Amino acid sequence: MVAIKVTGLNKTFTKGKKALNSLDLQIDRGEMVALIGASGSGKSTLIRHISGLMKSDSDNSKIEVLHQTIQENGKLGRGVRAARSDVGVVFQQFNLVNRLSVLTNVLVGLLGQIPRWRGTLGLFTRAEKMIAMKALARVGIDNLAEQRSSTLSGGQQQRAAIARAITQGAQVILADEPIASLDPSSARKVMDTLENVNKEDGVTVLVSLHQVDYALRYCPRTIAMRNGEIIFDGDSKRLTPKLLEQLYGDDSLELLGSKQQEEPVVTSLPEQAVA
Ligand SMILES: Nc1ncnc2c1ncn2[C@@H]1O[C@H](COP(=O)(O)OP(=O)(O)OP(=O)(O)O)[C@@H](O)[C@H]1O
Repeated sequence: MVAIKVTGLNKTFTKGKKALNSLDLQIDRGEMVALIGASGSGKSTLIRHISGLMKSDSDNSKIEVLHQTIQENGKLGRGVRAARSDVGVVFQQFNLVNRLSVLTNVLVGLLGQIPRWRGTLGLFTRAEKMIAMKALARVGIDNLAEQRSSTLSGGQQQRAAIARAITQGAQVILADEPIASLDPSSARKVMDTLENVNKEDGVTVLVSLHQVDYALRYCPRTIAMRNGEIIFDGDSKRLTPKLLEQLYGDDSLELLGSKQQEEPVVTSLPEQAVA
């Protein structure tokens, strides 16, 4: 079954320059797919369109998620609200309401499923709180449930956002550079969590990444973008440094960046540098 289908997607912010150019893609249910590309290649713009947060140019295009139309020819589909309830979105930052507890932030995932007045008043039942606590345990931060969200580290905030998507019952998770500002250890925990939700629950995951080594490690399939176009779509293992250089030229160094960061920069001072 198809989870995400994008046909003929165009987006123009500045006249004469397309941020997305005739983009077609299809992702099946249960896949975990990386979206890579140098800065400005169009990853975030694509994810915003799939989640219905941004409208395309008004030409012949269509985006469907789980067979529900998110948008068509630049207009949001009628079922976009219903469709959004199946989609959890994790951003690079600002996923949580800082002044609320972690638990309340995760309970926000249930807002589409409970009467609006209860949501507005923040009145959640014991059973609902249990669901949220289970999700927090799943991502390994149930001990932080009562803390204000502002006190969480970057990686913990990302995991809370994933817990919110689990609580929501999302069938598709769109994660827009969820590890871009994290250290390697926190980044791995976030990616482990996404992998777990994908493998255990069959949730379809599309995750945009700057670093190709995370794509290789976690995602069987990678879609690579450049200048708003898809220039590679296939087995992540095929993305060798050589192929990346062919695809991106000097920009390939940006995509190999985290590998370089994880390697020790200086192991010992050269002898002549010691006074
Ligand atoms: N709101 C906007 N207004 C004008 N131009 C925009 C807007 N959002 C994105 N763009 C442009 O669209 C292009 C694609 O940007 P996008 O943020 O999608 O790239 P990206 O691959 O996600 O980059 P990064 O990795 O730096 O986040 C860029 O040229 C960017 O400047």
